[in-house]
Amino acid sequence: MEYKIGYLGPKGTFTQQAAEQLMPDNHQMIPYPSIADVLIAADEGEVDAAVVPIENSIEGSVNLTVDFLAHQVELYIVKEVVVPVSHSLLVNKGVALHDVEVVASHPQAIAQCRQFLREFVPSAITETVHSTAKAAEMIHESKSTKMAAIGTVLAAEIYDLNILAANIQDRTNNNTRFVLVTKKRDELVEYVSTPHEPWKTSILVTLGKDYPGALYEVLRSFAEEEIDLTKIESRPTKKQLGSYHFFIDLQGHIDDPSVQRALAHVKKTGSTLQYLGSYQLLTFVPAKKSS
Ligand SMILES: O=C(O)C(=O)C[C@]1(C(=O)O)C=C[C@@H](O)C=C1
Repeated sequence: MEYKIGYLGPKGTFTQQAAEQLMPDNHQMIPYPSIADVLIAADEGEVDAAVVPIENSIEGSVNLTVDFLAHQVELYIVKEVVVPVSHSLLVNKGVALHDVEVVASHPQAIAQCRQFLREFVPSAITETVHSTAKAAEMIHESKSTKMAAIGTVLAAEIYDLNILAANIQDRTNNNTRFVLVTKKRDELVEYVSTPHEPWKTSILVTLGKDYPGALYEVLRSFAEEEIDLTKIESRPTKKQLGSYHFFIDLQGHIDDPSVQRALAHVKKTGSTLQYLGSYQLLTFVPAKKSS
């Protein structure tokens, strides 16, 4: 089967690397200019599935992705991969560090390199664009001698840029989680899942009404079934100030009896549930260095 897979492009993003590992066979890989565009394309059936970043170890959730999954689209996570993210400072040939007046990149990438920027290009201003590779492409096309991009080594090759500094993120151990999301949940889960890997489930819980211990009651539902939560995060419902939903990742599959019992208990507390998918983690294999 050949699927159409959308990803946050252009060519040379970390998302492209994630997409190639999540869907390794000969699928049609289609770059989209922004996270919103690729998620809408998957929601409207223009592509079979989309690959987007969802969480970073330095900067936390990619809010745009999380909020889109909650409010804007009806898509399910069917697989995840954690990609080690190493950023480089990219410039056109002949440009030196002291020439750099503007540093462009994805906001998450800029945020992951704050210390480097403060130390080495303190007077440069930052410009945010939709992806790291977009910044690289922009610098290449403008032939700018004053701009640098934060991006991948792959983008340096694609857009013919020099690497002024490598590994510039604030922590060496920098990882981003990417997810494969689709409307064709059952078909794609079957396509990407493997027999013995453990499952995770993502849900969105909205408390029925606010009372002392409301969240505690929800959490107790999982504790009593001995279900391990791997993430819990609150995001505004966007309806009014002080109103939140909780994004919960838990270990187990939605069909596991203990998960079913816990979710039934959550509903009894008056909370509403939105199912975001049960999926497995794909182990990322770093690319071999080309000689
Ligand atoms: O711009 C890219 O290369 C992306 O894939 C996006 C993205 C992100 O949104 O987090 C991915 C990994 C890094 O954390 C920085 C940027």
